[in-house]
Amino acid sequence: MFGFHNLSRQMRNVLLYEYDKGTLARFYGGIFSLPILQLLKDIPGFVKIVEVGPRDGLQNEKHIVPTAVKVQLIQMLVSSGFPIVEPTSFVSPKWVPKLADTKDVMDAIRNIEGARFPVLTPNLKGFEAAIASGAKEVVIFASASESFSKSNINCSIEDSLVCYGEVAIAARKLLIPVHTYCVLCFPVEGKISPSQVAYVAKELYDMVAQKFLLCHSTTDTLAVHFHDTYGQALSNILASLQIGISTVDSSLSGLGGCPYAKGASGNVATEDAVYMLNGLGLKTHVDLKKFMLAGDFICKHLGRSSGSKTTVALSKVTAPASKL
Ligand SMILES: CC(C)(COP(=O)([O-])OP(=O)([O-])OC[C@H]1O[C@@H](n2cnc3c(N)ncnc32)[C@H](O)[C@@H]1OP(=O)([O-])[O-])[C@@H](O)C(=O)NCCC(=O)NCCSC(=O)C[C@@](C)(O)CC(=O)[O-]
Repeated sequence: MFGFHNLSRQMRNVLLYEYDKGTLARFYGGIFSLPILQLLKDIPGFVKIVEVGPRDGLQNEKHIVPTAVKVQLIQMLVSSGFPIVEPTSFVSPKWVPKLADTKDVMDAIRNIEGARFPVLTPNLKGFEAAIASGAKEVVIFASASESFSKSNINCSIEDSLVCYGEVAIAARKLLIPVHTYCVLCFPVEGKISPSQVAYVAKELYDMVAQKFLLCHSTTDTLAVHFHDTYGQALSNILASLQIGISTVDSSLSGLGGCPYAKGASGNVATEDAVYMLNGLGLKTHVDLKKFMLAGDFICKHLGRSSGSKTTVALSKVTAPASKL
């Protein structure tokens, strides 16, 4: 916990990832008895939600979703008010076949306005393909876990940092903003030391912030991305808000997981995150009622039920939209 807390102060533009070990929630468990005003006093008034469902969600669902459905989903998400949607990844189609239609998705969303569409690029090849497809910002994704790095991108942490360094340099030449994910832990490897996380996060920070000052304004926020494997994701989000983090990743209907982290469940359901944030009186600009139609739409296509408790609960009540 202290490692995470310190990181949030030092590394403002590194996205930290945790496979739901519940550390933050446990730490803050003792704080819930404090008066509610004290709990909320540092929480920012506006929370930016990054909807990762079309990428992180669909990469790990059972069925391959047709491109047209993905594009309609992305359009529905943008119309619901999300400022940032991760549409896809420029990774090997052999490794992630569910996203093999990357180029077609990018072509089809080119004219959708109102949101930013960062795409994942694991190497220079992916970066170049992303730029050729019209991507305006990219995401690199390193890991603090050696075994996750090998399973996910088939190389060691050190090699991945070299590879991402090349992407960062290429991006700087084109003034393309680079966001970074730093995966904190991996179920099969267990706890990763805070110093190891700090090392990888600092390397990434140096790569995209200090050597990349022109685009600094778009990467100056620490964000969190929680899976809900142990049911701790909302607690972790609340605890993150409490230390001033105001950007949260989530996936509609709790879709997805990571193809290379066996046992990791889907991301926290966006509907549940929005419901909690609304309840706290925080603004997100997301129209929950409209957005729930997107969840319904994609779940029908996937032939699965929603992983959002909010969706399940609200489907049983008939509260007016203004009360959601
Ligand atoms: C990184 C590689 C490509 C290395 O894969 P590799 O097999 O080591 O690469 P290689 O250089 O030996 O190339 C093998 C083949 O892939 C091709 N290739 C090489 N690079 C690319 C590329 N960019 N795009 C398309 N094709 C590519 C390359 O051209 C070649 O094609 P072939 O000659 O066999 O026909 C592979 O391991 C890979 O694609 N991994 C997928 C990683 C991934 O997408 N994981 C899921 C996302 S991470 C995640 O979900 C976690 C996160 C971020 O959400 C945080 C969280 O949830 O906690």
